[in-house]
Amino acid sequence: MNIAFIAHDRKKEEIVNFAIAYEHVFEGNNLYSTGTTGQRIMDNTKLNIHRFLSGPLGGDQQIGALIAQNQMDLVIFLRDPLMAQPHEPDITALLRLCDVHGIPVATNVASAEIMARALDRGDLSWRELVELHRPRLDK
Ligand SMILES: O=C(CO)COP(=O)(O)O
Repeated sequence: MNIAFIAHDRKKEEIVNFAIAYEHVFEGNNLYSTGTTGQRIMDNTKLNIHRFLSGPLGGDQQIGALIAQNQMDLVIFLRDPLMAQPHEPDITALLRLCDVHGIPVATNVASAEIMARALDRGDLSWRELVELHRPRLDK
C-alpha cells in the first residue's frame, strides 16, 4: 500500500504522535511525505519514508502527481484550517486529485485514525485487487 503523510506546521506534533501510535500499522507499507513532515516522523519513529520537497516548494504537487498516476492508495493530510498557506493552490489541487481518482484522504486526526484502523483491518486491500483492472486515464 502506498501511503502519503502531510501536515502543516501547527499540525506537525499531531501527525508525529499519530505516526507513533499507529507505527505498527504503517510499517511494511511504502510511505511518502512532504519534506519536513517526513523528517519529523522519521526522527520520532522507525518508519522509513520517501520524502519529497517541502510543501511550499512543490511537495504537494509531487504527491499529487503520484495520485494522478494511480500510485497512491491513502493520503493522511493534517491541514491547518486556521492559517492561510502561501501554496494554497497546490493544497487544493492535491485534494481535488484525491476526489478525481477516488483516493481515501483524511484531513484531520480523527478521520486519520479511522483510516489507520481500516488499513489495519484490511479494509483498503480492495485497492490492490482492482488496481490491475483500473482503466488508466493516460490511455
Ligand atoms: O506544506 C505542507 C503541505 O501543504 C507540508 O510541507 P512540509 O512537510 O515540508 O512542512
